[in-house]
Amino acid sequence: MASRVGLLLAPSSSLARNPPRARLPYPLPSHHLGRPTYRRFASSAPLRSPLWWPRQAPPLFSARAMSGSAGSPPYAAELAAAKKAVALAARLCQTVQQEILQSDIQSKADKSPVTVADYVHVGSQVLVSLALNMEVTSGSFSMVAEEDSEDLRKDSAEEILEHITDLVNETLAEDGSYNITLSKEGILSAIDTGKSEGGPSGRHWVLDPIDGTKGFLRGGQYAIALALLDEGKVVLGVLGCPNLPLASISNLNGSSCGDQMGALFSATVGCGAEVESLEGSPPQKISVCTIDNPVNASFFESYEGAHTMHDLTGSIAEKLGVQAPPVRIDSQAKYGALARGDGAIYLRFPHKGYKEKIWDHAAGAIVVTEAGGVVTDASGNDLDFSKGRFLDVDTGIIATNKQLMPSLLKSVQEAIKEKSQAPSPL
Ligand SMILES: Nc1ncnc2c1ncn2[C@@H]1O[C@H](COP(=O)(O)O)[C@@H](O)[C@H]1OP(=O)(O)O
Ligand SMILES: [Mg+2]
Repeated sequence: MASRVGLLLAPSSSLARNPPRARLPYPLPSHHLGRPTYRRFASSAPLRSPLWWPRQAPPLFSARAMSGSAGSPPYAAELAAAKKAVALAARLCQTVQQEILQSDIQSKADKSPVTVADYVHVGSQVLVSLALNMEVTSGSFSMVAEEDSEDLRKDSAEEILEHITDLVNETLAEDGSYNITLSKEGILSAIDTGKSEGGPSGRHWVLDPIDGTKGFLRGGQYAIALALLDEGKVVLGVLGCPNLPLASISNLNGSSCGDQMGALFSATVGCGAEVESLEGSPPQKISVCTIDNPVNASFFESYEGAHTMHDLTGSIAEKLGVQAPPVRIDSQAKYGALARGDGAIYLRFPHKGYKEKIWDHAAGAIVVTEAGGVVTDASGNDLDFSKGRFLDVDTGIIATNKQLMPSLLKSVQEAIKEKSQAPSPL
């Protein structure tokens, strides 16, 4: 967050220039001194560190299941909670993206759309944290997430914090699942539930509140990516992709034969992967494609050349014999699309010095592996999510089906070697 918040606080913020939203009719809580910060209309919620969360049955997108109850699959309650949380956050993201696209933010001389992205990052993280705490009521709560509240706590951020608070409360009111209004202090506390460092023991939620910020601002693909780590292993993942068609991307250039927009991918370890609509249509099992000849394969990669080395991925594809041009889309939506067989390969090779974060791959990786695919680094090692907030990967990340992986790895090694031996430009 720190890197973006300087811009967030810039007076040139387009949203800051807009008149503030009308306040919600809810009574906001009086100031709480380090104590519960959520106002609830129902009663008798227990104190749950570090926040006080009301409990009540949510009416939308929630198939509550008790974790570990007889006959229910593992992590059923957590999966239901994660879907609910991601769908709620997606609602907020969609609202803000529409506002961005309808405004002239992108054409402003100061080019400050990043400012707007902060509203949505924070809002999304708050809603996920809130929903998880509402739905999963057992055990302690730990979350590894991108945002923290440090800059929002500054006096100069007062107006922005107010806007985020309104945005979150409006989303909660529209969704109707929880009779709750968050105060500004509640927003700040909820953001800071994402400060965990993760690691090899215990359970930790792993969240990217908006993955693919550039795509989000462009009106392209983005994802709300949420996973659960248990003793260092990813045991479930949910990817909300509001701009990805629910049906397969048929012609591999981003358009689809179906017309329903929005896909929610999910997977639990040992139980396979599924896709459904963001509103909660019946889940459909998905699997990676069965292509075994690279000539028939296509590959996904980042839209942004700053996020992956397009020259290297082009060379890998050529060595492998892939004929189709790259399919460039933003965010972990690539993992979702790969998992349901829209394409055969995903290549990600960030430029030198970039350190991958666990929230950028945890949910996507389990969706692909549970759909029958393989996700490794450039040397064929499994991704290790147990080492804290960062992934320790060799050179890049690749994903495909089991049939193509051996030849893909060979091409990757050859292309990397060739690139390292090439004379560097003067
Ligand atoms: N210089 C960079 N190299 C590689 N990835 C980056 C870089 N800067 C940001 N990212 C991250 O890449 C991811 C998006 O990848 P893609 O372009 O494939 O969609 C996002 O998680 C984004 O971070 P963030 O989530 O903070 O925007
Ligand atoms: Mg990200």
